[in-house]
Amino acid sequence: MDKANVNELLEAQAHVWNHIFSFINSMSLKCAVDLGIPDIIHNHGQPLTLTELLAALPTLNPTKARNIYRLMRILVHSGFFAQQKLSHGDGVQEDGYVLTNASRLLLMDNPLSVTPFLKVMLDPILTKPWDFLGIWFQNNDRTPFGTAHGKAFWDYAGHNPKLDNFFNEGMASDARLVSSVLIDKCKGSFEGLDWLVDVGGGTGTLGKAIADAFPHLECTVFDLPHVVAGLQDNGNLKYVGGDMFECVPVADAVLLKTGRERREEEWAKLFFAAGFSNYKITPILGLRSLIEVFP
Ligand SMILES: C[S@@+](CC[C@H](N)C(=O)[O-])C[C@H]1O[C@@H](n2cnc3c(N)ncnc32)[C@H](O)[C@@H]1O
Repeated sequence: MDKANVNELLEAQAHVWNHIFSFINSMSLKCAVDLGIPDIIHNHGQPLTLTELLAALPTLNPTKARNIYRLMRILVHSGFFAQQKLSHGDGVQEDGYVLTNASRLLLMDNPLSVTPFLKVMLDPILTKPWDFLGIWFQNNDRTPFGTAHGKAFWDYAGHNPKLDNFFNEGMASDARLVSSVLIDKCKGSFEGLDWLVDVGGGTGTLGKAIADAFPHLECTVFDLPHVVAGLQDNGNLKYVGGDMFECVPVADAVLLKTGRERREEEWAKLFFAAGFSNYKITPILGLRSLIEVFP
């Protein structure tokens, strides 16, 4: 084999290996969150050396201590931590870990923390279906989740209050971050509307933020009955329970946060069933859409 071919072969092998082991990135991140490392670095207030980090992990088995260095090396490489030189009085310099913008989003007391979202998305209940993807492509199940767990996710969550709360809190943490940007950057999209329904709006984090920011707007949060059970209407914010595949409440516009993965024909069917004959989809902020519906 000539030199060029050898290089190509090794590059191809490295590419395959990067993909085989890419789960290490997400699992290392989950591990750092489980061990509370972002908060430990934050609370230290200055670059934290490896020795200080080990001392701040009281439940760490001492025989595993040197693996913390390896964990941190992965997370520095993937941009969750950085290293800064720390000068001691005697002129000796040492490396210390500091947070990056990404790991600041994982802090417990950050109001925009994405940690609840990370924890639910990387929970084995939600990662197991990926193991079944190949089987799912060959069977009649609607989702890989159904193949892995024997029932649809919403059914599973509806019978498992712990998972339900865990999931709703994960989505709410994402909604807190999104609403902080949405209200500011997409004001124009809500002007001229009198009635908005957030379909699959969860426990109403985004709906409440919109209702507060636009007091003239009637905002309905529509979700499965067990999700909205016990949530109190307040002023221009109202909760309605139901199945969106049967009917959605009438409004001027439908907000879909995290709903654009559904095919447009499916939404059309849904809206026609609810009595609307036309609609216009406006993508807002990445995955999110505002759908104006017309009678
Ligand atoms: C991915 S979560 C999105 C939650 C929220 N919109 C957000 O993005 O933060 C999907 C939501 O749809 C709701 N949902 C699922 N099936 C539904 C159905 N048939 N009718 C109404 N809501 C449903 C779930 O309970 C869940 O709250």
